[in-house]
Amino acid sequence: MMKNYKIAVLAGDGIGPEVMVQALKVLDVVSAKFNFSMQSTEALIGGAAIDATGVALPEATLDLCKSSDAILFGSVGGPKWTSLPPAQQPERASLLPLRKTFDLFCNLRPGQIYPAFAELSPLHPKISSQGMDILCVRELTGGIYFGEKGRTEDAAFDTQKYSVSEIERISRVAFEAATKRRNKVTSIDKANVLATSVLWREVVERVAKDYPQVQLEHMYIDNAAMQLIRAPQHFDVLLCDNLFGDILSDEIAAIAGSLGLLPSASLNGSNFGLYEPAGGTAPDIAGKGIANPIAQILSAALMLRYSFAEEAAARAIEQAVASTLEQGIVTRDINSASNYGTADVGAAVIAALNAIDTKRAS
Ligand SMILES: NC(=O)C1=CN([C@@H]2O[C@H](COP(=O)(O)OP(=O)(O)OC[C@H]3O[C@@H](n4cnc5c(N)ncnc54)[C@H](O)[C@@H]3O)[C@@H](O)[C@H]2O)C=CC1
Ligand SMILES: CC(C)CC(=O)C(=O)O
Ligand SMILES: [Mg+2]
Repeated sequence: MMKNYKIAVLAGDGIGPEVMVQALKVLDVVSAKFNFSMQSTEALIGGAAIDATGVALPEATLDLCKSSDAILFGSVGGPKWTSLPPAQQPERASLLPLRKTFDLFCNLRPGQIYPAFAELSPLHPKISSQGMDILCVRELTGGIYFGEKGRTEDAAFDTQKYSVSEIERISRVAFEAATKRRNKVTSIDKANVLATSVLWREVVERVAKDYPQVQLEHMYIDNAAMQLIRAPQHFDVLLCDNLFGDILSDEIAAIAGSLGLLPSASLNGSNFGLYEPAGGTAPDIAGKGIANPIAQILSAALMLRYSFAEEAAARAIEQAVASTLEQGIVTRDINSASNYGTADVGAAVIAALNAIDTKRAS
């Protein structure tokens, strides 16, 4: 019997709906090609949900997510909602609760330099010879984003707290991933000043003992931000807390060429997951039809890989994306002289997908 996967589609705000359209078209094509079906249901989230219902994460949306096999997420937030009280703003009131509700503690952000356009990396020509292939493993449900916050008239605070079990489980993901890659983990912290980082280091060291084949190094966040630009090829798996992973993953995306290229998978150890571009709603380009849909399309590929074990279909999408980039069909974030828009890139990915020989791809 043909497999059928139920996905909750939460496009959100800004460029979210624009890039989501392209990802859904790609999923349509790939599912027909690889003989599975997708039942995708759209629901309101973020600012769009606030406008329509008054809340950023309506019950109906949460119910849909709970009855789905995976969530394909766009992005949320934007200038229209920044005057709301902070706790009601789209990012804090929809995305963070979703991550917490489903215990999506593990965020994977794979950053690669596509050989065909290494010259578009700001690090070219150095990067073209050395390349970059980094898996950022970011803790996603703890740390300063979820700690107690407070505000008085003339002061404010956020707290960062990490438990041993929170650090341990994300560390295991990083070490396991390293064993399937180049056997190296760089753990990012600020253990010279932060108590949480001291604990982070201790726990990571302990977990490392179970993976003797993996080389572990610790690096302070400030140095890591610098080393990433200086020598991205130095890194294999980057193990980060929530805040540091958020920051460094944007940097990895920029080194690869654009934030519009970087997908992510948010996982909880089961087959369920939430898949979203690493970037946000890009209000500066929203509504213009020029957003890069690749991060959303590659997030859909990660969904096929991690939630549905449709590895051949995931790889076919990745191959189609690489071929599109090789043909120079890119949006303006990658090549400022480009006349290609969101829909052109989506169509090129689909054309490349259609050209793939399914028998050889699977
Ligand atoms: N997961 C989510 O829903 C996220 C939401 N946000 C929200 O998005 C809004 C804007 O935040 P910013 O700090 O401006 O970050 P952003 O990631 O939306 O944009 C940063 C820069 O990258 C560019 N960019 C991002 N994605 C792109 C794409 N697919 N194609 C072409 N260019 C792209 C933008 O045009 C902008 O110049 C805020 O409300 C923020 O809170 C930010 C990050 C993640
Ligand atoms: C709401 C933010 C934490 C989203 C973000 O910037 C991210 O996950 O990269
Ligand atoms: Mg971010």
